[in-house]
Amino acid sequence: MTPPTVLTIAGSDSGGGAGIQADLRAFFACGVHGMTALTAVTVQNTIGVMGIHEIPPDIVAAQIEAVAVDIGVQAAKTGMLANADIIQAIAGAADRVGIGKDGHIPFIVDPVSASMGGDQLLRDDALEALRSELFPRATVITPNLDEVRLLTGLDVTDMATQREAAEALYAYGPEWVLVKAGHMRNAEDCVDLLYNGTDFHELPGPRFDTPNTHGGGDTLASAITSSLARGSSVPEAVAFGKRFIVRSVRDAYPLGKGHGPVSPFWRLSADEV
Ligand SMILES: Nc1ncnc2c1ncn2[C@@H]1O[C@H](COP(=O)(O)OP(=O)(O)O)[C@@H](O)[C@H]1O
Ligand SMILES: Cc1ncc(COP(=O)(O)OP(=O)(O)O)c(N)n1
Repeated sequence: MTPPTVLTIAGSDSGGGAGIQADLRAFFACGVHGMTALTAVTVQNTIGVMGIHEIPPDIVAAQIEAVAVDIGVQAAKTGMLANADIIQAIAGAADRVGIGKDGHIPFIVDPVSASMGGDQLLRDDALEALRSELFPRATVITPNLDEVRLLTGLDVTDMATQREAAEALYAYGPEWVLVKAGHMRNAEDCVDLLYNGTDFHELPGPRFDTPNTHGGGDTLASAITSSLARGSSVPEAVAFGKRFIVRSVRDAYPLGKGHGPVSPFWRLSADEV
């Protein structure tokens, strides 16, 4: 039987830990068929990002439309988007094929801005394009705390400021906001926060003491996307994504001389997908 079909619009990580490589790995582990619209090729390993080649915006849009018209997309996500022109092209293509909260296809926007080592993956002028072009189209946005600071100027240090950040980001128009807590390094646990303008859902999880969390945000967003493609509600899909990432961080492995990747290769039982 044909599995659900999902699309990632993201960059390539030559080290295989994050980006499109992490997305495809998570999609496979979640039992869905993964498709890709490549936005950038990064020269990257576990230590850092040494170069970026940005894909022409019309080619990014054409990849999205090519798979949508032939194969069909049941949910889509974004990762590294590189620049404002690419974001503009994605917004246009999304509208043409029905991706986004006003179309029929769930759309997860992960506002990736930098690698773990702090290398920039999004040009400064693209932040405004993210806020104005993609957030209003998003079913869920999934910022980490550095991205929250860049997008809102807010410093999240506890649950009260995490709630404040969720409210500030909700004002940009997504249906749901998931504020991830991985970067709250002094906190004992990793409690992510989901918000839809009325209800706050706390998603508690353990904090593992490991440097190997490369690709964690990509893997979480991909698991959420996979679950939405199966028809789950957003709270159900995010709860699934949280269970998925906890086990993937638990099983993360060392690689190279820097940060190793999270590993989604533990076995899902049939009632977990
Ligand atoms: N050390 C850790 N132990 C357990 N879960 C973690 C850890 N670090 C991050 N996570 C979880 O991984 C997901 C990605 O988190 P985060 O690091 O905040 O985002 P990003 O990978 O985009 O920088 C979140 O669900 C977060 O709670
Ligand atoms: C090409 C590319 N895309 C995304 C990232 C960052 O991914 P993320 O999952 O947010 O991972 P970490 O911040 O945990 O590395 C990347 N490095 N490269």
